[in-house]
Amino acid sequence: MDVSIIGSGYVGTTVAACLADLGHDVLNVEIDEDIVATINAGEAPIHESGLEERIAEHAGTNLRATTDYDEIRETDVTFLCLPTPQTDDGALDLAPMRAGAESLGRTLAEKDGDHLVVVKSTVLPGTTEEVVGPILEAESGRRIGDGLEIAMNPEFLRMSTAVEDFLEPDKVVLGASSEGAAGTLRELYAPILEREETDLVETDVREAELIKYANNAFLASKVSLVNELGNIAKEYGADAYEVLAAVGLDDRISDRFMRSGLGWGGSCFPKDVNALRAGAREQGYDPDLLDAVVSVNDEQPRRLVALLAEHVPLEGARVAVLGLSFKPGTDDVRKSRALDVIEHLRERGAEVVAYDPVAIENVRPDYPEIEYADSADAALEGADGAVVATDWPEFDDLAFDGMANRVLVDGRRIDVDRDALEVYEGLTW
Ligand SMILES: NC(=O)c1ccc[n+]([C@@H]2O[C@H](COP(=O)([O-])OP(=O)(O)OC[C@H]3O[C@@H](n4cnc5c(N)ncnc54)[C@H](O)[C@@H]3O)[C@@H](O)[C@H]2O)c1
Ligand SMILES: O=c1ccn([C@@H]2O[C@H](COP(=O)(O)OP(=O)(O)O[C@H]3O[C@H](CO)[C@@H](O)[C@H](O)[C@H]3O)[C@@H](O)[C@H]2O)c(=O)[nH]1
Repeated sequence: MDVSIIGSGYVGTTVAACLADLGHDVLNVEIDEDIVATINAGEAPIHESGLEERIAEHAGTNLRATTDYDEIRETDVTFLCLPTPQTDDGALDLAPMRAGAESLGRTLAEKDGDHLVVVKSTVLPGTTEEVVGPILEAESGRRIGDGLEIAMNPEFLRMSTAVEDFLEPDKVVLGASSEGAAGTLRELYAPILEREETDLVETDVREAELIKYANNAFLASKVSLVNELGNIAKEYGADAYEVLAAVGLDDRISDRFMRSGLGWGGSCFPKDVNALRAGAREQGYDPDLLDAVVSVNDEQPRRLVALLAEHVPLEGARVAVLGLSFKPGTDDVRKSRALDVIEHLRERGAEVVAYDPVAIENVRPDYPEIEYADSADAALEGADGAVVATDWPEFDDLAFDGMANRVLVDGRRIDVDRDALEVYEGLTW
């Protein structure tokens, strides 16, 4: 099938490379010329395991990038993989989606054949049919249902395992406006749907939109719940990891997303939970539970710093922050809990020396005044205390000999040699 993909960030690039791998002819349409040049040179614009080799294999044959929307007319299906950021007050910002839909609509005005437009971005219920659809109709002069079809197909990939998640998903959710649109998507995804492990969910468009938010809200809530239980466990002097490991044996609960500690960050959970809260309020419903999910998450970095302060007077202290990315395996620092830890440490007068194996350059521009070390050992050298903010595997081998005080507060339950420390405190154990 001839497929075009608008937006070539984490999702658009991964989807493009994977669809090319499934044998489709794929065109990436992207406004950033550097990204276009990178893909056409056979390289990956983002770091994801398995992506570089797929782009290298398909670029120049069945994968190509362009800044020119007109080339979309040569394709049958277009995926919108545009950003859906949050506004300053946490609501969903649809400006990039509107702009992309307008450009696409103008392009489709000059296409005669059938075309299917698929929203893959995370959008609130109603956006596909009440915002994107009308823009497409207005700009193209065409009618949905008359050769122009629209569908919503949310994406569940995680950063750092994006390729594997796309090609081997638990589920594919298709919300289509017509049986024809659903059929085209089933055909496009055929090799993935043939896997026994992939469940196919076919729904109306607004259910598909909400499934994505419900999925992320559920996972974020699960982590906040394990964090609250962990905080309670700590008060009782109990080990939350032992407790939650036992709880996770109940298959109604499952043992996944049970790691308590510093909380959730990243480019998705914070903005999606906030968009759902803002959307719910707009609909007249107060999402009290989701409000609490966010406030538990906001408190964890403060709790970590308070715990350190019980052992190290923070005013003027040199504190090593180990890990900056929002989770291991990525250099993404968007809404990373590590940044909140840095803020709280600095508010309390500490001098921060930070280390991360890959994410330092993404933090430095916003935090030019803190010190950066080029290894964990260097960060710990002379430190009065240290905190673990990201569970990078290399931190399991930390050595503490160089520290002025061997005090470590661990926000992620890494596997360190606790006997080598004077003080080891876990955030929830
Ligand atoms: N990152 C994830 O792990 C993930 C997973 C699932 C779903 N999502 C959702 O997918 C969507 C895209 O997320 P992302 O992380 O890929 O975003 P991103 O910011 O990494 O990429 C978006 C890309 O779109 C390009 N772009 C912006 N306006 C454009 C336009 N008018 N025409 C062409 N290109 C344009 C940008 O230059 C950028 O490269 C969001 O709704 C997000 O919530 C993200
Ligand atoms: O037991 C756990 C599991 C996760 N986290 C934290 O939760 C955050 C999110 O982790 P993860 O879900 O692995 O990262 P993302 O790449 O942001 O993926 C989420 O967000 C994507 C964008 O919407 C979705 O597609 C994915 O399904 C969804 O898992 C990170 O800060 C983790 O440190 C914990 O604290 N404890």
